[in-house]
Amino acid sequence: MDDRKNAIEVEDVHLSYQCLQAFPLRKSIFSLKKSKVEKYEALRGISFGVKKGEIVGVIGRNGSGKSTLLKAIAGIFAPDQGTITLATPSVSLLSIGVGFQRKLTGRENVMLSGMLLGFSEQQILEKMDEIIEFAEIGSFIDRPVKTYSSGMFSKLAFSITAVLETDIMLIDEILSVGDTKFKKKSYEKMKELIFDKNRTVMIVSHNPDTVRQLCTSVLWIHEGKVRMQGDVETVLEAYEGEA
Ligand SMILES: Nc1ncnc2c1ncn2[C@@H]1O[C@H](COP(=O)(O)OP(=O)(O)OP(=O)(O)O)[C@@H](O)[C@H]1O
Repeated sequence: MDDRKNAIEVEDVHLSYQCLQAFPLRKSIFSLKKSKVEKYEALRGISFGVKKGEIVGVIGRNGSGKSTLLKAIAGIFAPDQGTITLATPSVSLLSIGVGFQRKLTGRENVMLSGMLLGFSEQQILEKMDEIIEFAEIGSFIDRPVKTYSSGMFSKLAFSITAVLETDIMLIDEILSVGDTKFKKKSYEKMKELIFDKNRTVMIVSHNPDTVRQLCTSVLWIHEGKVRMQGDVETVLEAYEGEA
């Protein structure tokens, strides 16, 4: 990664979801018209930069656009307008429910997720045992993930991201997953990954204590726009003052 450039550069990003308009059932049955599609603009012109090595806390009310922003940076959603430039293609998003194929086994999903993160088959195979061991899901690794409990699901998702380390990590609110023992282990591993100076991190969190403990700066998203970006205390105080 080039140290002079921002690791993440977001410029005037707009992103809309297509939603089916609510239509009364009786009208839908008798109307020959197709359901109307409405657009909802979740990101409304977002611009900011993140330096390499920064740990940015992303805060904002429910529905303000935080998860959508992380998905756009991870390349899961393409912006309708604007640009997102990353200094490295090595980026991962840690978020519940993203990326698993329910019919495939845990092992197959590790391979698939690893490839989507840009790793080669060989690199993933080398790390496979470590991922399985960290996930603590035993023989379930060779069963379809649709048979997993939600705890097992998130333990495997966490382990893939934790073991296959990327230069940019985007974390959507899950700093600790699974049972108490795994929570502790995953939180420690997460801290180790986050505090690596060569890694750039964005963490969505509703917990001000988490933001204070882990982050070097804060980005406040409000109604799909940047409301404020700056040092942790200044932005948190302004945000808490408005709540
Ligand atoms: N798949 C979708 N289809 C339609 N609208 C969506 C979809 N996902 C999110 N939205 C809408 O986009 C807006 C932003 O959602 P997003 O999940 O990014 O917010 P958030 O800040 O992460 O919220 P929270 O803090 O509750 O997780 C919300 O109004 C939400 O209803």
